[in-house]
Amino acid sequence: MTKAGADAAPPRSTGLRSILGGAVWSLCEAARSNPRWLALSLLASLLLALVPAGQVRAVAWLVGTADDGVRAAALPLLVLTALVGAGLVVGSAENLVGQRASVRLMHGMNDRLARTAAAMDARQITDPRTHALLEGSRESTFLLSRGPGGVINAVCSLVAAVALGAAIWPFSPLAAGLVVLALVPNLVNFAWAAGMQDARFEEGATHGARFRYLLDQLVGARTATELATLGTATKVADDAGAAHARFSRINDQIYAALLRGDIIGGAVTAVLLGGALLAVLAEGGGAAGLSAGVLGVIAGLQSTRSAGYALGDVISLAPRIARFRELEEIPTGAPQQDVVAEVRRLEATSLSVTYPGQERPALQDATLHATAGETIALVGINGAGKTTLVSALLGVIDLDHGTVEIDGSDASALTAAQRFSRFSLVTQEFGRYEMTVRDAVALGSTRTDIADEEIWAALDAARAGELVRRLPGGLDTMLGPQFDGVGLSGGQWQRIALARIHLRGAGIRVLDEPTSAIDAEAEQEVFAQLRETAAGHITVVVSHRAWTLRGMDRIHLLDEGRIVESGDFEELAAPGTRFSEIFAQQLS
Ligand SMILES: Nc1ncnc2c1ncn2[C@@H]1O[C@H](COP(=O)(O)OP(=O)(O)OP(=O)(O)O)[C@@H](O)[C@H]1O
Repeated sequence: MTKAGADAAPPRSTGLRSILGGAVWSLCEAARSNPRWLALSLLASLLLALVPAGQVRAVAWLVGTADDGVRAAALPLLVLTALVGAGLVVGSAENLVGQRASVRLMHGMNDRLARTAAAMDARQITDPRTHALLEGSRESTFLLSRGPGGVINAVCSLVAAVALGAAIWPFSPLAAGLVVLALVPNLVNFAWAAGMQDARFEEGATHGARFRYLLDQLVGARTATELATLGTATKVADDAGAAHARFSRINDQIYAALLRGDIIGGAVTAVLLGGALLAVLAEGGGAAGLSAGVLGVIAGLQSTRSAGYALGDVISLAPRIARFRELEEIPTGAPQQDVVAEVRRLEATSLSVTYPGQERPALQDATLHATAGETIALVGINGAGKTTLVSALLGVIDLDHGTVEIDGSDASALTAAQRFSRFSLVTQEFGRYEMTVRDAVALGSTRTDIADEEIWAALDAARAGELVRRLPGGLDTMLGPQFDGVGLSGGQWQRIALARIHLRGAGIRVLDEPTSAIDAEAEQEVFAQLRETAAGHITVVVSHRAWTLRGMDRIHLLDEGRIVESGDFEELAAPGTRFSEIFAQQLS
């Protein structure tokens, strides 16, 4: 049975239909992934399920022949030995087949998960609900891959219990009935346990996730170094300890409840099986009936417990299966379009955005325009609304009202892929892809036939060419520490990200703080290069540095979500403007 709070994300209890639906889905997935192994596993499990009943019959046969000498006992002895041996061999084979099938199924599910995520557009992937589904499914594939095994176990344990009942029936119909009846407390107990764990899961998972997050901060290279320098890592360790204590407390409560359930279920089962033993004694019909009956009742105990466990597994998997299926059913956007290199005009009119749960809009009536060859800047203090305006231009957040037009057409009429194909974007949280330099830069373009010359040109444009030429493997050099690659500074990573947008070459370039980690000299070079290549593009830059704004065609100053001043650098830097007030230090 799934351990309480052992993985993240909140599955919820579901009805019988969803449990049966989940079980059928599991089997269909296994059949799709590897039909031969599923058939083998099913066959082996069914054989195993029939072995205890066979043993009961063989024991009765053996004991029945005991008075007739060794010769008469030879055949039943042989059959019994064969059954025990077959049980061991088939049991071990079934285990291996099951494990192999489950690894393969997990691989298939992980692959589908990766492809589902890859097929989503930026708007879908930033949706919190979709994101939670992706995270939860990523953590569930291991458990989901064990689903078919759980369903087969549940069915075969039921078969084993019923077969045992049938094997005992000739000696004692009452004992047979009681063995089958013993399924009831076990099934009820484990079904209840699965539901109870489900109900408490969310609470426990939240504390577990908090613990893992804090632990990540303590061991992750960047945060661990910062905390060690600050000497405050123990504060985070204390918080992690407290989160884990809360997680453990909930787990303790769950286990205490499970124990109570097990004791009650076990006691009822013991009474029923005790009754079955008595019935065997009373109705058993001689030594053969007695020994076979006793063996059958004891084996029945094992089978009814296994059936309960396996059913609990099937029940607790149902919500995770539902979540995985929900994710796969989300319609993904049209395939990625080829990048559109020519955009003549971008026009935003009266854009307003209010984030969910907020009363004040983060952006109010923002209007701007730019034509090909122009570079415009968005500036303002932290939280002024610059990134929100960028997101509104890209179409990744909902607008309260307003329109974005690209080349005179309403951008909201484009599919997400069509819209993104007109943009190159470097965000504040650009990716540090631990790949070869070639692959990390090539991510900028959807094309697959990118020549090395194009990669070098992009690297040179981002002022990263020299850096890469000095690396031992050139474009083949692995980046980042995780896979024995070279370590890069923050600014060097940022230049690789800039190389991606140079390679992409889309009509509208959006750079949100593109040089925040780059030194002043290199920053001048990066901006010089942006100006050199500005002719064919519309460039929108978010910046905090006054002097980078000098060459801009227009600067829009945002304050509390509104564009409060617009103009070129000289106009805005004139005394008395809000711009000169904000940038007073940098302008002096
Ligand atoms: N996802 C979000 N949910 C709710 N509020 C948000 C969200 N993102 C931003 N905000 C709020 O919207 C406002 C504008 O944020 P935005 O990120 O656009 O500012 P910014 O000018 O880009 O700031 P910075 O210079 O710090 O990057 C802020 O008050 C911020 O708290």
